Amino acid sequence: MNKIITAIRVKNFSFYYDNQKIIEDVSMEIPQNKITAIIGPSGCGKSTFLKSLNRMNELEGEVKVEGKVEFFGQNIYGRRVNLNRLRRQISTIYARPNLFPMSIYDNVAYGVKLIGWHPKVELDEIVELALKAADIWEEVKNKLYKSALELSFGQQQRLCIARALAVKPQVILMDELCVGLDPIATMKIEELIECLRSELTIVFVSHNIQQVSRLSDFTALFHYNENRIGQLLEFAPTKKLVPHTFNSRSRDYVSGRFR
Ligand SMILES: Nc1ncnc2c1ncn2[C@@H]1O[C@H](COP(=O)(O)OP(=O)(O)OP(=O)(O)O)[C@@H](O)[C@H]1O
Repeated sequence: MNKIITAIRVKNFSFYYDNQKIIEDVSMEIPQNKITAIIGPSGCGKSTFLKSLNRMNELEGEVKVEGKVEFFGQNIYGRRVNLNRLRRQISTIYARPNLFPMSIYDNVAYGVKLIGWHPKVELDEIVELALKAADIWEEVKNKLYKSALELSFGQQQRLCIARALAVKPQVILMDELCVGLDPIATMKIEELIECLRSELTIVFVSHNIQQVSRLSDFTALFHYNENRIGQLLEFAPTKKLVPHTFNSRSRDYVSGRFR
């Protein structure tokens, strides 16, 4: 069996928005090149936790943290951290596609151009490889210079994945990826995640326990306490995510919500 390497180590991590504690004392080790799901009831801090893994929530207001989040040993909340670099290494894909109002090609090339200049032929190759990796090349190869906003919702979501892949992240964070997608578009995204699993560390938030069972290797179950502060209840291999292996609070959540 391959040795499991920790990509992100979270140690006694608490998170505050405007001095209000949202998440308390979370510790977990997110394994490299595995898929980790984050589940839990609405409002328990899943999205906040996900965003704190690449400091995206600092774009949303005054934040404070306690404890540590280490990415391959480096504290991402350290003073010297280059945020642009961090967010390239740990990239976010949101529930709703957030493409730029520009062509399909330019959307994928955008982040690559920010890193540095590439000859056109090299850029073309990077864009093509990213679109192929995101399994959307065949659908868009003849309209690369058309607006990305003309694509279907599911195609836009795969284009967002291509845009993220183009800058070669090590980790992809996904927040409720398949919300609003029909079953076929959902299946395509899930197949895509399956294909990416050997090369990338993926962390995703989901309310869909079947999807979590199908896709993830590990599951982090959050809940909120009586003060409505989010806490980690369990972190376990997903195959243990059946009601009888959870403690009673997890069991209530899993069976009550999803049966
Ligand atoms: N930018 C923000 N500023 C202040 N409070 C916020 C902000 N974003 C989220 N919160 C609060 O943090 C708490 C957790 O929200 P979060 O969105 O992380 O929960 P969640 O578990 O992802 O919920 P859901 O499953 O409904 O998406 C909520 O009480 C929410 O109001």
